[in-house]
Amino acid sequence: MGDKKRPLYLPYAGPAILEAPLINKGTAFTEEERIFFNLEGLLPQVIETIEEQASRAYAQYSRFDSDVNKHIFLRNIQDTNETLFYRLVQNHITEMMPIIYTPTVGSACEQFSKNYRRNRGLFISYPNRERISDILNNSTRHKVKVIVITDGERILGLGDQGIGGMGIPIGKLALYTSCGGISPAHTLPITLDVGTDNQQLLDDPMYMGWRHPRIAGDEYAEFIEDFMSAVKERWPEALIQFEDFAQKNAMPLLERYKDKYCCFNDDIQGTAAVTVGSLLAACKAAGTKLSEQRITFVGAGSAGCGIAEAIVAQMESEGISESEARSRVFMVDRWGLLLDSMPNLLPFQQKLAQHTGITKDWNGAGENVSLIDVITHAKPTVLIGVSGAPGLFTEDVIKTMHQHCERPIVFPLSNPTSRVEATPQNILKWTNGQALVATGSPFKPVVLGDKTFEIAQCNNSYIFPGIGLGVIAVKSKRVTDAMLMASSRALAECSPLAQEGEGQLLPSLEKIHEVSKKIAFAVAKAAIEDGVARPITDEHILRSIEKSFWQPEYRSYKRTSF
Ligand SMILES: NC(=O)c1ccc[n+]([C@@H]2O[C@H](COP(=O)([O-])OP(=O)(O)OC[C@H]3O[C@@H](n4cnc5c(N)ncnc54)[C@H](O)[C@@H]3O)[C@@H](O)[C@H]2O)c1
Ligand SMILES: O=C(O)C[C@H](O)C(=O)O
Ligand SMILES: [Mg+2]
Repeated sequence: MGDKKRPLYLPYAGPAILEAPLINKGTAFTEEERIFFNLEGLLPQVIETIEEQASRAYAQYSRFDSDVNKHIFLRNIQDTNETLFYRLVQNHITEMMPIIYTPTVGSACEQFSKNYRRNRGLFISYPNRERISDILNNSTRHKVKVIVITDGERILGLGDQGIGGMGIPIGKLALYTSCGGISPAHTLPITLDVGTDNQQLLDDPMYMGWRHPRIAGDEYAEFIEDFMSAVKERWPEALIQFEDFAQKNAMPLLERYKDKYCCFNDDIQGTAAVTVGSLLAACKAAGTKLSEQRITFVGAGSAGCGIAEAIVAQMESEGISESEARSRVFMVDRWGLLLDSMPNLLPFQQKLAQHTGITKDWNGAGENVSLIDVITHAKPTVLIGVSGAPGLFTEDVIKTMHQHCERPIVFPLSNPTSRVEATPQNILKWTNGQALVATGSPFKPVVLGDKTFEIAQCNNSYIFPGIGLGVIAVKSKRVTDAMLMASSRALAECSPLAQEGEGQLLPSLEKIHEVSKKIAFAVAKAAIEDGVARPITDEHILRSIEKSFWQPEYRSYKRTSF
């Protein structure tokens, strides 16, 4: 919403102002504004500050006893007064992030139709495919700079949620604003409704999406293509974030569009960036290098393979060869360790498959090499879970890993909480407090004996707000690999553990604005170096970041002449 000192000129008056969430100030409208905008009598007499409003809202919030009800309450404030919503979240970021985002957003997606209240963002359904441009023109936002889209097919580890997936773009964009300072006026959540294969939803009379099996193949590809070109025409500079697409579509869409549009896939690239950043910080604290680690993944999907490729790139940048880097990465999926002799591997999995020969000396390992075989023989120092399948890091797996590695790094990254591969409590118990643990969903600190372990949340939410801010600051035309790598390194530099040798692996959420600005600066510089943004000085980048950084403060309004 631009320079907050300047008044905003509104071309309309009356109750419509109270219905516009980007404009509404509720009881904070001044006496003068109430007179000019015909609001007298529509509000109680009192004139409040945003802080007074926020403390009332917080008291109301605190009276809800379930997280989903808290989520619904906050979403309602967001839909009626966005400035107040963001002030409230800013005042209580650590407490409220798990409510507006992971893990509660998972339940919000599952119950989306049941709890639906008001419109937000855009639903673009396959039956309306001829009118995509018209639909974009119906958006209540006109200067869109960041779009998050999903088709709802792989919502966290919860599978196909149909249009219920809309909770995810809404939640991600709430973080773009509260963590990355992108004005809510510049954000747009979009759900592409291509049907659902979730029978429960199809059978549910409350379900609000297109009651049809998912379209696929050429029809799906053409629909996405039409959508992408319509967006390009409407908002040529907007950053598009692909979110929670199923494995079969995520990588192909990224490959198709990454060199043509300003876009990225958060599950592949954002997750890779936050994980590499966290590993770099962990290695720095331990006085080692990432290229010295042996890494095992459970889940060779979008996130797993995305992280693995980013690790390979980082290892190469540390001076080892690509083949040496790849030999250090072991991908385990449903059918065991990925081996180059396996038929039916997807192209992005083939690149990460190990040579079948390596297992010939692995006594006891059968044709399908299990996770425990890999742990026993490959002796990883890092174990990453991105399977969406709970409980895969068993006591046996963790204890066997610990036999070969004094300080194992264990990241069960699957979301939401119900999908975690092992709880931090168990991992720390099974390793006598020696493991370094980070999770995808937030966990409370673990107390073991007289020691308390804070659990870092290794979630792409540390990365994408800063990427968006950096892209916007220099009007980058693309999101390149170098920009993503820069974001990882910038995050690692913010790690208290890496910097001070103690404390948390990742900075606390209270510092998220500072972190996002540092990431944005690194991303913007990399964009310029890669030739996808016009060259400007470092000072200019910093100024542009500060200028773009929106704060939840009310502006004064003046009336344009009618
Ligand atoms: N922390 C984060 O920031 C973050 C980011 C992205 C994804 N994730 C989480 O990671 C999970 C996976 O996401 P994705 O996009 O990679 O999904 P995906 O569907 O592309 O990949 C999941 C993979 O796990 C495999 N898998 C399932 N059950 C398994 C089992 N029992 N043993 C071994 N492999 C198994 C599947 O076959 C698939 O290849 C989800 O739970 C998601 O919430 C977390
Ligand atoms: O949404 C999250 O919390 C992270 C990630 O994008 C996921 O899909 O799990
Ligand atoms: Mg996601």
